[in-house]
Amino acid sequence: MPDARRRRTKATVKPQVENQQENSSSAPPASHSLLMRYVALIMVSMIGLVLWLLFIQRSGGDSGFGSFKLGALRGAKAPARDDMHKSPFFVADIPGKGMGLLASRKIKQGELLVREMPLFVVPRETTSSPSELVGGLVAQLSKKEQEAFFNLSYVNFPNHLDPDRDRNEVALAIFQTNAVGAGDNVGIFPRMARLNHGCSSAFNAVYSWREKERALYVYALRSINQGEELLTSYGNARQPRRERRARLAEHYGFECQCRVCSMAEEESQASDRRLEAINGAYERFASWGQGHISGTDAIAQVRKIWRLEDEEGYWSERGSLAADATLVAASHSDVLATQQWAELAAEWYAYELGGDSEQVAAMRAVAADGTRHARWKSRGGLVVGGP
Ligand SMILES: C[S@@+](CC[C@H](N)C(=O)[O-])C[C@H]1O[C@@H](n2cnc3c(N)ncnc32)[C@H](O)[C@@H]1O
Repeated sequence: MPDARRRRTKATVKPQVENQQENSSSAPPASHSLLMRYVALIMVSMIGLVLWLLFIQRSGGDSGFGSFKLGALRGAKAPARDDMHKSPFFVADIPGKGMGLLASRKIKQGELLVREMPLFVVPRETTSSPSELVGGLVAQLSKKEQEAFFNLSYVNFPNHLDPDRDRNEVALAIFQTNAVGAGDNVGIFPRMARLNHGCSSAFNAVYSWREKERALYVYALRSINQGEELLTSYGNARQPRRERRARLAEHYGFECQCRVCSMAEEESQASDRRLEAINGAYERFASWGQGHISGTDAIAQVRKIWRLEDEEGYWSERGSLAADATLVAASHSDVLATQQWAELAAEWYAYELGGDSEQVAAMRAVAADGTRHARWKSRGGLVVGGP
């Protein structure tokens, strides 16, 4: 069986500290001249400084280790100092989850975390044998790419098969555990595939596919502290606890213990009630499309969703929610509301999809001139109200 969850070497600073003590104890004898003592003192200070810099480098630039979660650091390879400026995260062994990504420094809300091309993509629906299809595509990859692919974790491998012999089945299991949507296809992105899952308010990173670039982007949905794990959502993050846990266990083979799933019963029930109320408000909002509710009621639903999400700490999909409110306001030719909702949509799209995304550009154009919305005046005039 291949080592799907390759362990990293342990990062330890102990030998550095011991060396430092050894060196600092080699003081010059008292009989030396003042000049010799002075020179020796400078040398000892320099050695101490070099050792201290090495210590800082090993500890990921944080001389105190204070802001790293020690549990998460166990077995993790902290990044070299220069990497801190390049990558906002590093791969680490996360107890109970296999590998995962930890923030190597403070990350700002809306910061780009990953831009990645797929190793390969597969159509969402296919008539050929899935294992042969995936196995065939993997066989076309370079050696290095195959190594990256077979290094990914997998679950739900059929017991009666032998992973050393049934390589196509291993490839399929890896694919099913790690693939994400890429437009009309589903693709493998080995870097983002290390993102573990968090529910509702627990996830802090979102991914999106840009068809024109054929690339996947991952952005920080909220600010993330150094040492915190980067988490994304696998599927519908607004399901109540019991349902989402059952889905995650079945498809991804783990019992979710994220911050939201680990809440005490009472707190968890309050979260479930909020999530159900959010889903209910979304449903009612959508019924505006069939003319079942008025524009003002539709906007009231958006405000309700926003407030409940604030209470829940759930911030995802706010760009598209505000964009939908923009559409309602524009349809009823409420120009002020159209522009205000469009501004809000641009702000939240920028966090989730990037400031240079098509969605942000479209919303900025509407924020500048509400009458440019494609649905302008498509329904009766009405003051629906802004955010
Ligand atoms: C896409 S992979 C994520 C990276 C994976 N941890 C690794 O080692 O490469 C999905 C798998 O990660 C693990 N995983 C993801 N989120 C988890 C969580 N919240 N708790 C426990 N395991 C989790 C599960 O084994 C799941 O099948």
